[in-house]
Amino acid sequence: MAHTESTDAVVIDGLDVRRSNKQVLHSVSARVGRGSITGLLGPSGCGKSTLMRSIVGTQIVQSGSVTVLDLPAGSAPLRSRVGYVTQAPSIYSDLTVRDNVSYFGALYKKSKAGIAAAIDAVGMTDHANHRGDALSGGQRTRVSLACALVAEPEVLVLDEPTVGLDPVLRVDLWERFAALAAAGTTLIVSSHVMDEADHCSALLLMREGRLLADLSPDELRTRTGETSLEKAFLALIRDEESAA
Ligand SMILES: Nc1ncnc2c1ncn2[C@@H]1O[C@H](COP(=O)(O)OP(=O)(O)OP(=O)(O)O)[C@@H](O)[C@H]1O
Repeated sequence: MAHTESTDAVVIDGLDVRRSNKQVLHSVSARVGRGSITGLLGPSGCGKSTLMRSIVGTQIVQSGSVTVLDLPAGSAPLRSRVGYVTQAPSIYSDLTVRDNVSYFGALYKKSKAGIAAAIDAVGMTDHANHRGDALSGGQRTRVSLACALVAEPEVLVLDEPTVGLDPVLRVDLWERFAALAAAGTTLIVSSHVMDEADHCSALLLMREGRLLADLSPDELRTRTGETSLEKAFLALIRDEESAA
């Protein structure tokens, strides 16, 4: 029988996670479509990073399953196919932008052109010869992203990539995410700022370790009758509380 790829890049089924004896994720189930930009949204501490860690395979899970590109999350063949950028930009301060990206490019046998393309994709070509310690916080974030992009991952998991960026840079980064998705990359992007939700084709809304809803921004507006996504999210929480 011919093997057919599923249309979902990520399938999460009944995921329970405990951290230091605290139940952090409660039976989370969700699907992320290939080539989508899925926003993982919810208040600070609701479990977004823990869910992302479960998707990239760095989180010990208590029960349930996470499948990425039809393989168990964290399995060896996924290493070059899944990129992960954590909240804290992790680049070498004593290396230039180009050397930082080249270091990761070498792991995946990427050419000079591939390295230049990753630097260009985050708008850092003019700074390619600058050392890490001469960059602003936002620039370091973008170089971290270039280090993940250089592997040309099929799934890119980004933990609050726009935190601390000015509005112009935020818009610029979202445009770059849209271009990546248009080229077929699946992006999972966390944020606790609801006004970023409109850049996403799908939303996973979380609260206190539970998935409240899995819908598009327009579906969220229709379901709650609110035009502002911030208000819509609050209305959803109120509905949940009154139903409980
Ligand atoms: N290393 C850890 N040990 C124990 N508990 C942790 C650890 N890291 C996080 N937690 C707890 O797990 C819960 C979820 O944290 P997580 O970092 O996943 O949330 P988040 O939604 O990503 O938050 P933020 O938006 O602030 O980054 C929180 O209650 C937090 O206190």
